[in-house]
Amino acid sequence: MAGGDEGCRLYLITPPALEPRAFADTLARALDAGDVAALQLRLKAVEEDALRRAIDLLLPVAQSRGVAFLLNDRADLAVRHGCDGAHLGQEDGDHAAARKLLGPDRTLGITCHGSRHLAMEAGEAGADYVAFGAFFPTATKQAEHSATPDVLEWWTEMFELPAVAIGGINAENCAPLVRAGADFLAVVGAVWNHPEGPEAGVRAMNAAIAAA
Ligand SMILES: Cc1ncc(COP(=O)(O)OP(=O)(O)O)c(N)n1
Ligand SMILES: Cc1ncsc1CCOP(=O)(O)O
Ligand SMILES: [Mg+2]
Repeated sequence: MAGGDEGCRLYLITPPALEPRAFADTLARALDAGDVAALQLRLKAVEEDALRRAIDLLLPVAQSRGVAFLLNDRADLAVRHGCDGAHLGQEDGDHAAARKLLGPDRTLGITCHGSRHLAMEAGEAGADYVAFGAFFPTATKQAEHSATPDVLEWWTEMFELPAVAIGGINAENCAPLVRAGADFLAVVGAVWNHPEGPEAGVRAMNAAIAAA
């Protein structure tokens, strides 16, 4: 997941609940609708067996399309199942240990809320990107932390490491985040809950990023 020169790109996160076999087709159509840099599998409410089944069914859908497949919360399973990386929050274990486990070729993303300090720590722990948010109210997660575009401006002026923006982002509100330097916009609802369907959601996000 290189950032910077390529301009801002879409980072799609799965819906919070899904039936993997049925969802595989929906996902394929969404990924075929436009430019998606990465997909994060984020299933917080399933047992490990179900999570592993979901990885095995959905990873090929993303990887066969050149979309990086990242796993939320679990660097260990990311390695075991051949994912392209893992996204870890501040409560998801030791980031430096996860870096070691993932090795040099897999992506490690770390949640930094709105904090410059956490972002610098994430960089020191070996993150490949830092994620700031929530920028807007979100129905997907009880977000206890928020961020404002100035942290993106500051980060991208100071550091090369890509910055992800997350939280309530949609085609109507994303322009200030793109202009502030976000390398990726991570979204759930803007795509999966788009009134005209996920494909329209991907197209709307792509168009809004290009127009920002
Ligand atoms: C790209 C991206 N950014 C932030 C998060 C949030 O991670 P975390 O704080 O660990 O919260 P959960 O997603 O685990 O509920 C994310 N998943 N992805
Ligand atoms: C996982 C996560 N972390 C901070 S906000 C959020 C939810 C993002 O979902 P949406 O794009 O629907 O607001
Ligand atoms: Mg987490």
